[in-house]
Amino acid sequence: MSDAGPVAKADDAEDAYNQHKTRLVDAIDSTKSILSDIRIFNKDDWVVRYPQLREGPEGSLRRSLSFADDPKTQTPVKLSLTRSVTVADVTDVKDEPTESIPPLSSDFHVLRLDLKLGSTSSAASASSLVSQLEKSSIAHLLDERLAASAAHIDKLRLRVLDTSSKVLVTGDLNAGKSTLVNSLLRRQVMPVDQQPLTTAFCEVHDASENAGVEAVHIVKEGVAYTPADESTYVAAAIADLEDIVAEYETKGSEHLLKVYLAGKDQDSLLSNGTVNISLIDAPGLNRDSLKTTALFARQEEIDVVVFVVSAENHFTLSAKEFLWTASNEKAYLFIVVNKYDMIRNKDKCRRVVLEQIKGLSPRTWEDAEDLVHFVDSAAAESDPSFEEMEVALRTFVLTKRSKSKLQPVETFLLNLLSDVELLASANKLVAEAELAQARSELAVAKPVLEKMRSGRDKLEEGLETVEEDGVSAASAKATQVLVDALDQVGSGKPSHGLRLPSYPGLLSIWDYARDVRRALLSSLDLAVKAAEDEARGITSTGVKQIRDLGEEHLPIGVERSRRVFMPEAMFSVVRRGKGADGLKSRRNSTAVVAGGVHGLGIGLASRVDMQETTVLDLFDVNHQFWIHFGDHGKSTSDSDIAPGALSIVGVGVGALTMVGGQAIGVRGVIEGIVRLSDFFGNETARKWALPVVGAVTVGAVVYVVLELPSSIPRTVGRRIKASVETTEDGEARWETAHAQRISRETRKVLRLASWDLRERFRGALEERSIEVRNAEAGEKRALKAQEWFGSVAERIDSVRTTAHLGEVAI
Ligand SMILES: Nc1nc2c(ncn2[C@@H]2O[C@H](COP(=O)(O)OP(=O)(O)OP(=O)(O)O)[C@@H](O)[C@H]2O)c(=O)[nH]1
Repeated sequence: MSDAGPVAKADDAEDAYNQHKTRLVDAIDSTKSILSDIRIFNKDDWVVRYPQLREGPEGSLRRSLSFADDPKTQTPVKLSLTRSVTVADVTDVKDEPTESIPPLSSDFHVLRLDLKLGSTSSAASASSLVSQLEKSSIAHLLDERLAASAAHIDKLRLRVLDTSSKVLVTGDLNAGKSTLVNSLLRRQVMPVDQQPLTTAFCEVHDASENAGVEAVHIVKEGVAYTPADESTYVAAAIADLEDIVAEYETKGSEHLLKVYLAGKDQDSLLSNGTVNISLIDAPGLNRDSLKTTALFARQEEIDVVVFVVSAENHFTLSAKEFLWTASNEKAYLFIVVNKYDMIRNKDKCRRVVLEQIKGLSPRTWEDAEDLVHFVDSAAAESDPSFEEMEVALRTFVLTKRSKSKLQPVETFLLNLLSDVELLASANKLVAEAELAQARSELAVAKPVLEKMRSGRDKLEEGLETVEEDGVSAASAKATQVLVDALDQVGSGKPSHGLRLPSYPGLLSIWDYARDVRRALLSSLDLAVKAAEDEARGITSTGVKQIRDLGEEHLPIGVERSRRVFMPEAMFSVVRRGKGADGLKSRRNSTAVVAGGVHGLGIGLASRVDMQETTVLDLFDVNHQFWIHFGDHGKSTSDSDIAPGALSIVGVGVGALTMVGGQAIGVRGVIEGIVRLSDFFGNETARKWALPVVGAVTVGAVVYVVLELPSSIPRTVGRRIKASVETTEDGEARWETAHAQRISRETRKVLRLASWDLRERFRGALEERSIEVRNAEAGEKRALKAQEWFGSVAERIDSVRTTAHLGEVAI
């Protein structure tokens, strides 16, 4: 083996170690940032679900995926080797080699949640408890686990960056351990040539760990040692080390001495920044020290045990026992066969020693070239084997550290990353499902909402039209019906199928006039009823039109109005009953009275003021008066009567005509009177005319009396018409007032129906808007989560590739 060989090997090992370390630190940092991002995402954007995997068909990577908060819903998934899950395709069956299937029991390594809360007497009760956990509480547990993992990662980072390494040097009594340590340190520190009873462990550190001060600290028993705390040790000078060690030789009990040396790393391969090796010079092995040293060697922080054996003595019984135990526990033995210079038959010695090692520690023997060295520690500077040994020791320490320190970190990271990948890919599946759900909801809800929005104005317009049309139709119809009826009554004929009473003769003329009045008034009341009925019909049509508008504009699934329009309830006076159920009693106590609202619930026929029969009902003085001084333009028929039609005899005819209510021209009457006065002004005429006038008067009276049965209805009718047309207190005309009332009532009903529809429409619109808004928010959230978890998978992948995790084995 050449000089350059082991040195180059050590350099390679150091490079590899450093690279491995750097990659791990980078991977640790990236992993930590992924963890902290997941925690933030879990808190702010998405309740991270905790997946659980169950076995799929045998020999397949297929698994069934469920979530801790919903264990019943199972989705078949495919598990990749890095344990990311994807939805399983029905077609891919048994597509993977069986041996590459990740162990199912470890669906999570690091992030596994102990969800068996409460009483866990049986597996069934435990799983039922799990299913009761809320999504958010599981997410909370997961967050705690992520936080714990992040904290653990911090510790690992420190461990990876930690350069300090401990090498325990032990061996037989007087084998030259102290000489070896001194040679490695390039300084005579450890006392050599002591009585072979040294019982102190001397741990050599760099003075920088003791604020740059060279010193010996005698660590007090049973206390946790810290160089900064003087109460945990007794300090002494390096020069006194020999005396101190000698003192413990006599006392015969084990002690730990910390030795701080300045400039330790200047020339030494042992301390160069990558690893700073602290050598521990242990007491020589004998029956007493064997146990203590074996115990010491087992400590976690001991990276390598260097076993020193004297070439002259080979292995003692204690040495064999130690080596046997140590090699069974950890394969980290480095054997230095010392005092090789004293041996004459070197080959034989080498053969014998190696043979012994083979029996004691086969693994060390297999790697003997690197792990077993024959040296002369007393003349280290001139012995090339010593340098080789030194380099080999350093390489071994690095390899050991890589295995003992870096590899576990790498394994942890790999496990953690695969856990996170499982978590991310499962949550991505959830996000995809939610996205699809939100989109299918939107596909239904959005068009409905848009249709409602665009139809809103049309609906409004439709409702207004129905209301206005209905009201004006009702008003026009009412006016028409009432005016017709009034005209008929005005001409003395009752309308709406009513008949005049039969004439009882002159003696009961008064009663006759009263009955006629009643009949005519009642017929007007019936006309009002008829107008109301017309309005009911018109309103019913309007209500139906509104319902049709509702059918057209309200989306499916929205409850239609449950109001039932009762036409008979229109124009009714509402009196509240006494019952507790207001609605019911109201309906029961509704009384329908024609013209109710207008006449305080009393029709014309029942109004006392209207019923009064006066002498004027018999002889219509008012009417005559009205004829003379009334509205000249009132009747177009006035002018139709030619004055010529009234002859001389027309005097009486004129009077009769007045009573008879036939169309009489105003001019004709005036002309008749003028002629009559002319006539009486003539002397000759006066002589013969008076008897004639007397006869005519008698005739006229007889005529009037005979005409009474037909003239009374006309008179009464005219009077009624006149009285309802003009009212004393300046109220609106009868037919106008009724038409107004009827249209008001129509409007009330139609308005209520449209209000109801509008409210329903508004409510439905709002509901759909919220639905769409929620679905859109869900879509956005799911889309973000889907992308985000996808990016996590990419990040994990890049951490793995960049750090060559799982690929490098030193
Ligand atoms: N010739 C020769 N002598 C050595 C060698 N190594 C050590 N010695 C001598 O062996 C004697 C014992 O050396 P130490 O270093 O004290 O041995 P030790 O193992 O520390 O002794 P204990 O701690 O008391 O068990 C000393 O006189 C050394 O000079 C070597 O490689 N060659």
